[in-house]
Amino acid sequence: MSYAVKEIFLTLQGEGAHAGRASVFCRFSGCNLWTGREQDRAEATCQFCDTDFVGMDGTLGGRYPNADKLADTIAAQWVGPSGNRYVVLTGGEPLLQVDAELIDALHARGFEIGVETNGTVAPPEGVDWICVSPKAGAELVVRSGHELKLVYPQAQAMPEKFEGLSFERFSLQPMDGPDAISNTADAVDYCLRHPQWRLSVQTHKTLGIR
Ligand SMILES: C[S@@+](CC[C@H](N)C(=O)[O-])C[C@H]1O[C@@H](n2cnc3c(N)ncnc32)[C@H](O)[C@@H]1O
Ligand SMILES: Nc1nc2[nH]cc(C(=O)O)c2c(=O)[nH]1
Ligand code: SF4
Ligand SMILES: [Mg+2]
Repeated sequence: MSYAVKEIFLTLQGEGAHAGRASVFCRFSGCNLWTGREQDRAEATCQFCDTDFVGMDGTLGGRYPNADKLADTIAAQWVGPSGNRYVVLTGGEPLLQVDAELIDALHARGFEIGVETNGTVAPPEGVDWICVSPKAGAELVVRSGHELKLVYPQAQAMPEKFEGLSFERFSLQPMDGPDAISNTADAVDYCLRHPQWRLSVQTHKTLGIR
């Protein structure tokens, strides 16, 4: 199958349990919870998205005809020694496109694979770190995994709803936007009172990296 990719770049994972880790990001085009067009945001299931995932016009964006071509381009971004290679598949919603062929092609090139997903689509087998970020108003299909990273606050998706699910790590990420400062203070307070949850700061935004 072919893959519609918005952009591919090397950076540090900014968020969640792997924050600080050198990672190749592959951002897939398109999402099932928002068109990505500003005029549709108010009507979308997911209204707070901070990402441009429309089209294929970013760095190394384009339509990749098969898994080997995409995995070769991802591997070519890695600049360190060949150990500890890590790729983050994100979007948009990556699980609309990620399949077993791509997982195998990335593993064959020595990558550990992380996925950032809204949890509405079942992942293929073999993903090494599944980070599920539930969205209020969207059915949560992926109810177990490695990390549950909840954007906070969401009126119909508060942490209590997810604390019993089977994840190794529970991360609470303040919602960026006009209320980012108060959302951060509220998330800190929540983590102090509910130590199952760890604060996830979007470090790449303060560092000024991608
Ligand atoms: C852009 S999404 C792409 C992956 C997938 N569609 C998802 O929602 O998990 C990557 C991460 O950014 C988070 N995110 C998006 N908008 C955000 C915002 N305004 N503030 C904080 N986190 C945000 C998402 O919840 C998700 O964890
Ligand atoms: N540095 C960096 N870390 C990230 N972690 C998750 C991201 C995403 O947009 O999925 C992201 C991103 O866009 N940049
Ligand atoms: S589900 Fe993820 S990519 Fe889609 S609109 Fe929401 S945050 Fe953005
Ligand atoms: Mg991002």
